[in-house]
Amino acid sequence: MANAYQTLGEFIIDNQEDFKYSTGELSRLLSSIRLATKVVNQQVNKNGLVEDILGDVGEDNVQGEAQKKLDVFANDTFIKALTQREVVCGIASEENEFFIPVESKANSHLSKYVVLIDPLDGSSNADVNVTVGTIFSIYRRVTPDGTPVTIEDFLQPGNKQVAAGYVVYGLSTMLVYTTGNGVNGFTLDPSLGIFYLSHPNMTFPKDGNIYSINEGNYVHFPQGVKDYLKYCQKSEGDRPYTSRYIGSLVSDFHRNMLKGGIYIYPSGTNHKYGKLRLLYECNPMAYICEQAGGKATDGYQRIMDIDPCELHQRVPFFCGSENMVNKVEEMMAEYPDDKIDYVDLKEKVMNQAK
Ligand SMILES: O=P(O)(O)OC[C@H]1O[C@](O)(COP(=O)(O)O)[C@@H](O)[C@@H]1O
Ligand SMILES: [Mg+2]
Ligand SMILES: [Mg+2]
Repeated sequence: MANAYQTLGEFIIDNQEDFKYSTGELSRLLSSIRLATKVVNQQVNKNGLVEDILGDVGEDNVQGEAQKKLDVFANDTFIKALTQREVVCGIASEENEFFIPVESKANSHLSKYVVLIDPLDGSSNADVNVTVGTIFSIYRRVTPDGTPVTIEDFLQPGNKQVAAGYVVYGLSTMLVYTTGNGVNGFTLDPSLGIFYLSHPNMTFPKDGNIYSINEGNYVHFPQGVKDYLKYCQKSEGDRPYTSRYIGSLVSDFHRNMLKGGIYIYPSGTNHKYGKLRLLYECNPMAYICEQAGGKATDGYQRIMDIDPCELHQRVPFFCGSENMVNKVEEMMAEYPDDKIDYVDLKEKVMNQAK
């Protein structure tokens, strides 16, 4: 049930029954994410004014990427909000090499959920006042309740997610999420610090005329993607399409969901498996995309059916308006050798771990 000007807090409570495991734990978890989002939003908005929040930390994260001070701030803020409230039994983050088990201080009943998070998405835009975001994915643990979490609780396929969402810190700050009953968007009223339902039942147009890809990597792209770009740029029918690329997955995705479009970060000679991370970027965005009537694949198969084998695993990402994703898949199918064999990859990873 959605009505305008409903607050996010009210919406979470009013829709708790939609969720078959509803004991209030997921609601408390979503409320903790809401709180952390407001803290990060306040910092992002003061970017440039606040001492010591711009620039690099001077270290690389586990991805080998320069860590931004805002990456660290956002990471600490979400981890603190989630662990202090004991609303999760474990957290995995882009900024942490290993998952973080959460112990219950009061030996009280610990939550049955784990969260995987990209605390600041679009970090390369953090210092230049361009929209950045946060992405989160929530699973019910698979190991017995009350026992310490293990890697198995995190390495679950996307089709097992119980909820997923993202935040865009842009002209306005929005939180968009799903629990498997459609997608709803909430806009923050900064004067009151309250999120209001501004975009009920968001849907992806079946078609669009926007493509989002870093064409600077063209030489590295698989042939199927090169063919698709030629198709997009050809003057025929409703083409050429328009190229739009902000460099923050959340904002390119958000625009494409509102207007119709496709986002592509393919594999390539520079990124063997693509750049984006399966567990805390592609799976949550794929869940939202599908819940809004769009499609998300690796160019060949459904993202949410991929069996993960590593916490920071990367996959090629094709996501957006269904007919546009079908079109590029048609072209990728001409080059079956570019398809990634995840079973083989998992075996390789398992053997290396031995
Ligand atoms: O600069 P590139 O190679 O085009 O990559 C941009 C992509 O990488 C990302 O910044 C990766 O996310 P992080 O900033 O969280 O590492 C995406 O948001 C974005 O779409
Ligand atoms: Mg990211
Ligand atoms: Mg990030």
